[in-house]
Parts: sequence; structure tokens; C-alpha cells
Amino acid sequence: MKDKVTIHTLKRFKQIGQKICMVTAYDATFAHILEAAGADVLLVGDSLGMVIQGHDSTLPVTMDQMVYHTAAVARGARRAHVVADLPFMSYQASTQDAVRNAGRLVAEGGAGSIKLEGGAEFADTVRAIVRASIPVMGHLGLTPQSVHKMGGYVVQGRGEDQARQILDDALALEQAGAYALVLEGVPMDLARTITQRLSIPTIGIGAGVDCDGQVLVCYDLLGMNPDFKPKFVKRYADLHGSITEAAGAYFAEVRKGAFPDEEHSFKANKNIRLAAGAPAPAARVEPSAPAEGGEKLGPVYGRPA
Ligand SMILES: Nc1nc(=O)c2c([nH]1)NC[C@@H]1CN(c3ccc(C(=O)N[C@@H](CCC(=O)O)C(=O)O)cc3)CN21
Ligand SMILES: CC(C)C(=O)C(=O)O
Ligand SMILES: [Mg+2]
Repeated sequence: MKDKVTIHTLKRFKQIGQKICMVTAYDATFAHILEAAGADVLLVGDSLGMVIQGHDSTLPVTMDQMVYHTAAVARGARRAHVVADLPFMSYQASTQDAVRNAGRLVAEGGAGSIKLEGGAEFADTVRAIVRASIPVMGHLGLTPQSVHKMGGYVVQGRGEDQARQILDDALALEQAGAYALVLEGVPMDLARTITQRLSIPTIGIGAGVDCDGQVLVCYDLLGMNPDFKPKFVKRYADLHGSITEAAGAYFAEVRKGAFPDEEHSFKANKNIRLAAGAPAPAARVEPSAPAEGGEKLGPVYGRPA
């Protein structure tokens, strides 16, 4: 096993110009696969509210749910650093809440650090969590927990005033002791400037190539949802297609009585005698559902189109 990735590893990556590879994971199986594929950091994102739970925002996600998923991911990971999102309203109301809830993600969930959304207004919160020896990753730009304030999932920092604000927020978070920063949904030039101005690593999503690392939602890069295609997502696979094909083949064999065959069935010990009974007839009924393809699925995330 290679050495465990820590916040110090990530800071060194920036210094030597090695890109940080981060991806979301929500369960142990994905954690295991994504780490073996080369992930440095696994993010237990509150995006699970959308991709796992089917909500149209991240706002309904609770602390208990984040702890549950974080524990699953932590059990599936060995080398990768596990970061967990503090969900909406787990840190905004008071610094005490923030420290307690950050502590739960580490102590109960097994996370190595936590992430929270917000700028200079959360510098004291960051300071308090860091004081409790819990490393904090910041998150600026398009911050999904502020969807109502932003008026939707809209790129942030296109104008000069807002860009300056985001740069000031980045400097404030670094000052407060954040060890890294996610930059989401900002122009690439702004992300480059921030990356150059900070000594802590920046990790981009929809923030251009000049960040010190990149993060994507695993279901997005794997092509799980054909209806979700924002500009920043690149699909490296078509798992929606692969799953549809594989599950469709299984259903077709079940309907034909072709699965399970002998290879996938058990035999009794020799010479046993059971009560009278004919072997079950295979495929006596005609398939009642579409034989191939199946129905077109509606959007998985958010409201129906
Ligand atoms: N599956 C998934 N992937 C994500 O990246 C993601 C989530 N869920 N849930 C939480 C947030 C929400 N995110 C989103 C959702 C939609 C857009 C979007 O529609 N963006 C437009 C931007 C339009 C503009 O301002 O120019 C786009 O076309 O990229 C962006 C980020 C990012 N996060
Ligand atoms: C998209 C990343 C940065 C995130 O915060 C999440 O997945 O919740
Ligand atoms: Mg998040």
C-alpha cells in the first residue's frame, strides 16, 4: 500500500506542481474502485442529496446522513484522503454547531478533514474548527447551499466586483487556516489568479485547468445521468448505457427462463428422495413487459423536465 494522503501531501503537491485528483464517493464500493483508479482525495459531497437521494438541491441533507455515508467511504478507502461536506445548517447558525458537527464527521464518520461553503463571513468558523485540530477545506464561487441567494446554479465572479470579492474571500480562508480550497463555477482567469495568490492548493470544478487539482461528481464523470449536462461536466464513460444494457439482458433472460442456468444453480446431494413433485416448468408465461429496452426514464435529479 502506498502512503496515506494527508493535508501535508496535498500542500506538497502544489509546491511540486503535481495535480490533485479528487472525486466524490458516497459508499465503500465506489471508494475502493476510485481509490484504486488513482484518486488522491475522496469527497463525501452533500451532492449526495441530489444524486443519491433525488432531491433538487443539497439543502435537505442531514448530519446523520453525512456521517453514515462518510463512514461507508472511509471503510472503503485506504490511501486516499477522505473529506466530508458539512451539510446545510450544520455550521451556519453558530460556531459551536460547526465545531461539534465537524467533530462528528471525523470521530463517527472517519473523515480526515471537512469542507464548508462560504468566504470571509465564515473565517471565524474555520478558525474554530481548525483550533479543534480538524483540517478545513474551503469552498467558494458557485456554492450550492446558497442556491436561493444565487438565484440558481449560476457561474459566480464574472464581473469585476464579484471577482474581487471571491479573491478576498479566498485570502481570508487561507488566513483562517484552511488547508485547501474548492473553486466551483468561476471564470478560469479568476481561478488562475486565486491559485497564484494562495499558498494552499485550489481544487476546481468548472473553474478551468489552472487550479492545483480538479474534482468531479463520480456519477457525472461516469455518465450515469443523460439529463444532467452542465458545461463543466465531461463524461468519461456511459454507465447509464452500460447499466441499461446489462440489466435489460438480465431481465430478458429471466423472462425467457434462461436465467439461472445450471451453472448458476445448486444441486442436492446424490440419492436423496423428496416428496412427489414435477420440476417447475420454465417460461410458461409470455413476457408481460417490453422485451427489450424498457421505458424511457424521466430525469433522476430535480423536477421532471
Ligand atoms: N450531479 C451533480 N453534479 C454536480 O456537479 C453538482 C451536483 N450534482 N449537486 C450539487 C451541485 C450543483 N451543481 C450544479 C448544478 C447545475 C449547474 C448548472 O446548470 N450550470 C450551468 C451554468 C450556467 C451559467 O451560469 O452559465 C452550466 O451550464 O454549466 C452547475 C452546478 C454542482 N454540484
Ligand atoms: C461538487 C463538490 C465540490 C461538492 O461540494 C459536492 O459534491 O457536494
Ligand atoms: Mg458539496
